[in-house]
Amino acid sequence: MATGNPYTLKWGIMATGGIAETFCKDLLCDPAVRGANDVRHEIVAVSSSSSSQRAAEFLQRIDGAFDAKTYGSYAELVVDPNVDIIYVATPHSHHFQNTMLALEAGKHVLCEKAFTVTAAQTRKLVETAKAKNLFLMEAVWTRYFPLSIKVRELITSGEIGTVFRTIGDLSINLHAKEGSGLQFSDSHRMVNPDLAGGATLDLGVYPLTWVFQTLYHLQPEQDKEAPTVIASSNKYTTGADENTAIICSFPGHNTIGIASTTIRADTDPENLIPAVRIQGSEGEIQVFAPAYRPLKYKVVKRNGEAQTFDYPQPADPARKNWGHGMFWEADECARCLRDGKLESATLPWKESIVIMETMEEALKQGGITYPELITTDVYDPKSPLNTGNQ
Ligand SMILES: NC(=O)C1=CN([C@@H]2O[C@H](COP(=O)(O)OP(=O)(O)OC[C@H]3O[C@@H](n4cnc5c(N)ncnc54)[C@H](OP(=O)(O)O)[C@@H]3O)[C@@H](O)[C@H]2O)C=CC1
Ligand SMILES: O=C1OC[C@@H](O)[C@H](O)[C@H]1O
Repeated sequence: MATGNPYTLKWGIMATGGIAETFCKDLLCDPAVRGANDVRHEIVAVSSSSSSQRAAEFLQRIDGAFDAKTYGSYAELVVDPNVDIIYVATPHSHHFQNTMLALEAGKHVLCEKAFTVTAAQTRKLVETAKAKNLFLMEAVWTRYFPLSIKVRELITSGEIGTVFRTIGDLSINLHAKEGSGLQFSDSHRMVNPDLAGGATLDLGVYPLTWVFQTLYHLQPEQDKEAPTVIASSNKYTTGADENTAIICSFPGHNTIGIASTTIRADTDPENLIPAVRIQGSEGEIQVFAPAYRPLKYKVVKRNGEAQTFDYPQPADPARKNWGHGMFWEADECARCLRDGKLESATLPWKESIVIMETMEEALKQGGITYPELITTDVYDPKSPLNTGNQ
């Protein structure tokens, strides 16, 4: 435990949608409730691409500080001198241009998943952060859960012997109550190609996170091996993928990862089936749904002995018992910045690039394409994705 004053990270929030609200409520929880005494967070500014009024309403909704700034454009947010780090919470389509906007203004960035639409875009973000000496992290919050950390430790310590395979699924039944469609309109970010919608970029990144954090992340640095990828998708009427399966093979390590996702059925309708299975010569670790917010795992040994472990979500009584689990990734950002690190060792830039390459390859094999405006890796501060016109 650290002594002295906690390091304070001052956040600027870009976009006022669903996940921005969840993340900000987590930022405002007392870190001591989750046992973090070395870092703390302040939300000093919020921006909406539509209006400053929307940003002000958001600030009220999250019960944020009355003196936080509210802006009606992303461009104003990124030049606020009081902001240390920008949280980018726009749709996938916007991540590249919005993150570049922030980096070019000299701000550190935590950007929501999926990091970008193409691997070239991720590479460009990383090059820019490196050149400008700025911190950059993809907001794959799952990796920072105590349960994820524990599972990685169990694998490393040989709890289930030699690991050969990881199978992960994140599927949510969004099938319409009537008809053959889905529960939302074609313009919704989940299925709208203009917003880089689709199961892979929205949900598939989580089973892939389990494949990567168990089969790739733990590979020794000198033997790091990107996977070969075989994938298949079914398309929704909009052209976005609704059902995708990805096989990642690491031949040099004799392991295979299988990641699947669909928005037509649930991973676990009965709350019985593990969402993730990490399988080794001496047993397996089962992680229960949802794959993005892991709170329970089971170790099943080869001889059939089994033990379940619960990791209940810390909740802050002073904030209406709020606690979602996104604060752990925020704490990681604070610690990296405090310690002068530009990237997180738990999700290094190189790994984000390989994951994006994997998703890009899967989408290619599935025949999924996205428009030029959102796939270009040429930064344009005046892109409609930065000005709120798209
Ligand atoms: N980590 C997690 O658990 C989750 C992560 N996500 C990720 O967060 C991101 C945002 O998702 P979510 O919050 O659910 O999405 P929402 O649609 O709820 O919010 C997106 C926000 O982005 C801004 N925006 C800017 N341009 C557009 C546009 N053309 N269309 C729609 N919104 C636009 C808007 O804010 P404004 O008007 O203020 O500019 C909008 O409110 C995605 O990358 C998603 O994958 C989503 C859910 C869970
Ligand atoms: O990141 C996410 O996790 C939860 C899902 O419901 C959501 O669609 C997705 O964006």
